[in-house]
Amino acid sequence: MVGTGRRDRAHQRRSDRSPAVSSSSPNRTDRPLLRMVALARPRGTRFALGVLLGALTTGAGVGLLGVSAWLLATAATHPPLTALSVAVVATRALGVTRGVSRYLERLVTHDAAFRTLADVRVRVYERLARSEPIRRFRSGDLVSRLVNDTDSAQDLLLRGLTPPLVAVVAGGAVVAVCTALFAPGGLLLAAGLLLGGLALPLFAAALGRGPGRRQAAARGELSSALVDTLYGAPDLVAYGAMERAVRRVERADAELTRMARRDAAVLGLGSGASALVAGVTVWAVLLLGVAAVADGVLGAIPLAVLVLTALAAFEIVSPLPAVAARLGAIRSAGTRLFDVLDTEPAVRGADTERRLPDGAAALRVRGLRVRYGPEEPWALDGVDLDLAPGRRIAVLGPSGSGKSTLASVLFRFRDPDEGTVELGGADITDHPADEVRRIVSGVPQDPHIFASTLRENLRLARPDADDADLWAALERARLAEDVRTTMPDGLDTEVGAHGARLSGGMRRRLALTRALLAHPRVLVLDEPTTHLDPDTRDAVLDDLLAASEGYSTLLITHDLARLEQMDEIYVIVDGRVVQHGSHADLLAEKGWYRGAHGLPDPPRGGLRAVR
Ligand SMILES: Nc1ncnc2c1ncn2[C@@H]1O[C@H](COP(=O)(O)OP(=O)(O)OP(=O)(O)O)[C@@H](O)[C@H]1O
Repeated sequence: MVGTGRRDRAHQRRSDRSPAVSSSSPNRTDRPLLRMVALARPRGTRFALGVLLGALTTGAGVGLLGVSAWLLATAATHPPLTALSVAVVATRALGVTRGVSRYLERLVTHDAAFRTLADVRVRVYERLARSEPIRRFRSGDLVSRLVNDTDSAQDLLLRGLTPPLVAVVAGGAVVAVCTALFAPGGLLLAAGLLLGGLALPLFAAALGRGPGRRQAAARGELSSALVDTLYGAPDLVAYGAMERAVRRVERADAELTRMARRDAAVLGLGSGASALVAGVTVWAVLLLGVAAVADGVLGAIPLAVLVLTALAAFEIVSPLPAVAARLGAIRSAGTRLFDVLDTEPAVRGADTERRLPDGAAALRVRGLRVRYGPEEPWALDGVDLDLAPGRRIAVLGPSGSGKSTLASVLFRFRDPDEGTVELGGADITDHPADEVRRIVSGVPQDPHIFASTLRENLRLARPDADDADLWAALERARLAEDVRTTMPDGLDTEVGAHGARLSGGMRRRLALTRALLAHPRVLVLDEPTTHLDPDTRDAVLDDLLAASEGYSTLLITHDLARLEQMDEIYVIVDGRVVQHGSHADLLAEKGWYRGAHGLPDPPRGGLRAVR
């Protein structure tokens, strides 16, 4: 037994390595938009360049209209051609500049946004891979978070970040030029731009906030309902519940459509109001300018330049109300995204490449305590367990006793909250999860069979395995004969979604073949015979045990079959080891094991005394 001091030190070491991000960091989740923008920080230079190029594009567009206005108005007075040559060249230059800079701006900002998006997707995926608590999300909803909500970051970075900054830079410059031409006109334009570029977007954002907030969740609901209905179709049909499930999908779809309609209405209102503000402002500038021309304060040519420049200036702010109307939806998508990213990983990051010691690996578990949340009861409460190289042990217990939790820890899907798990004397939490899984592998409770060929399903465990390796492993798992007799395409046989074309026993043997191909040193068989009929169960179990000959094997089971073949048995009840010994020892003593075999308590003095 390891002393408390050592356990505490191990726990302390792990706490030191705990990730900084936690689900309970309210100030971070409160500001999803800012946090989404912060995701783009590594590409900050590219985005800044994008803003400059965007400002250059809009500036060139506005300049083009202004210079064209000057050119047309001046040409009407029939000046010598040389007086127009600079303006003609400027028009061409501005036209070319606008096209080239628009192209470069799109290239730079899209490149930066897509790279950022790729980073975010990898981070979300890594968090999913490392987080067992992620199971609190439903699978369809998770897909929606990974795809749609991550895409919202792109929306924000491309449409919500660059255009407002461009509007500030280019809008400011245009107002300065117009004010220099005719101050009252310039100020009027500034007021119009503020109305169209600030007040209207704020109004659109307020209108879009409510529906937007619910949109991402509604998309997640639709996705979950669809996935549930598709995966559960056979059961839904069998229980006559398909119609209800389809109605749930229809309801989710109708809700999303209603929100999309409302979204479109807000967008339409925004762009209509934007066009109205632009029209009224340009008319007002024109009327003010005409009066000024009549008063002799302003020339006719500057008036033409002023009015067309004002008209062009609204192109800068016209996309902003639509972006603002989307902010609510983007914010809620961001909240959902950070919900995933902030989930405390069940496995701490492996900051080393350290390999576990080579050679036979003894498994040593001391004082292992695990729970699924600070308020949850302990799923494992001080488990001690030893598996010497080449031995076979069984962990036996009733449903809910913590057996699968133990398997999760051994596969490094979860880390211990307290206590240590050592492989060959090395604490597994000091090593990357992949490295641990190189040593510990096996048959999980519900092995996933991919909708692919038998060969591809097997090579998942060892991509470089050739057909001879695959057949050898199939022989060892006693699946080769079945493949030869029932699968005419042999290793090229398509096994169907979730291995639908295989029997339950074949699926377990396939999972075992996969595990054997990985050449683990510790083989964990987690309830390998659940859902099998008794005959198949016994046959599969015999084959599994025969195939595991020579491996350090840990059989996790609630079943009493074949336990006499195990070297030792640990009985776990409510997360604690209540009995430990060989089959014969445990049958001889009073306790859970005898009861499970339907035997009465042994006579006073114990069976051993009698034997
Ligand atoms: N993801 C989870 N979140 C919260 N509690 C969990 C989770 N998984 C398991 N538990 C709880 O932990 C305890 C141990 O569960 P575990 O699945 O390890 O038991 P088990 O012995 O493998 O049961 P079974 O044989 O039914 O699979 C149970 O009380 C269970 O409710």
